[in-house]
Amino acid sequence: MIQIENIQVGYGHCVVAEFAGDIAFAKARLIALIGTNGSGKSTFLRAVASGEHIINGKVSINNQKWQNIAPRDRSKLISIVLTERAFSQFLTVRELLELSRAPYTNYIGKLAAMDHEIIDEVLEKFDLHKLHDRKAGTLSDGQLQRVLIARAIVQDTDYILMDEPTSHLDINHKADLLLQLKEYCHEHDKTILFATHEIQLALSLCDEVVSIHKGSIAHHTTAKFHDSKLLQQIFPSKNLSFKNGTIGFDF
Ligand SMILES: Nc1ncnc2c1ncn2[C@@H]1O[C@H](COP(=O)(O)OP(=O)(O)OP(=O)(O)O)[C@@H](O)[C@H]1O
Repeated sequence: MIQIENIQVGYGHCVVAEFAGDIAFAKARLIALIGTNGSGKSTFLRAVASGEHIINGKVSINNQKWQNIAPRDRSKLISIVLTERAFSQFLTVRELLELSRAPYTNYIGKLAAMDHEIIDEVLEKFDLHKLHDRKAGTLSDGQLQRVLIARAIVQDTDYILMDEPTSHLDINHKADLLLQLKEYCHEHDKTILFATHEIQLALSLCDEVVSIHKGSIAHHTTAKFHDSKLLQQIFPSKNLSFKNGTIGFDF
């Protein structure tokens, strides 16, 4: 379980988002993180994943305070998928996935047969096997996004945080991927918290929702969004209409 207590996240002394009280993310949940541009979703994800940008408060993972977990153990517990291309563009897709097995390799970093099996299985599952020997720098944004998600799955952490994992995907891949992630969470007892602007898809698929609105972080059941007022509050616009958790364009 991830437990967050009285958290304030932000930059310097400037608080971007906060929650007074406890938030707990249990195992086997797909959780959407929603909010308008600049509301603090990426800041919150980084705070939970790496302790960056925490001004006040405490994050614990499986009952251990984040700071007390050794880096190697932490990399078996929690991972984050960001949008930036912060790795060598000359690495192949397979090499990128191999690197994410590092927490499980021996002192010379040699992969075991099981590591290769896991990589092959994930390449197949995420329909990436045809791209396995392509250099990262030659991939389209959407292909790379799917590779980075596959990389986090290969790392096999209890918790995965993702910053807009479907932003570059076409509508088929968006729906397929989110459904795959939900199945992955439920079948393997993992929890994924992901920031998204795909509100409709998120509300159709996710088990829970975290919202950030006017600096306040809130944790909801998905069912709570059948009350249209909540969506209207978070995304106020005269051009949108909300009904039973669905969003229409009212031009
Ligand atoms: N390095 C930084 N230093 C100071 N302020 C920052 C920094 N990075 C982000 N911010 C500010 O923090 C606030 C929250 O930004 P954040 O990127 O977390 O929002 P977001 O909800 O992820 O936005 P989006 O949906 O547009 O991706 C914004 O006002 C942003 O300008």
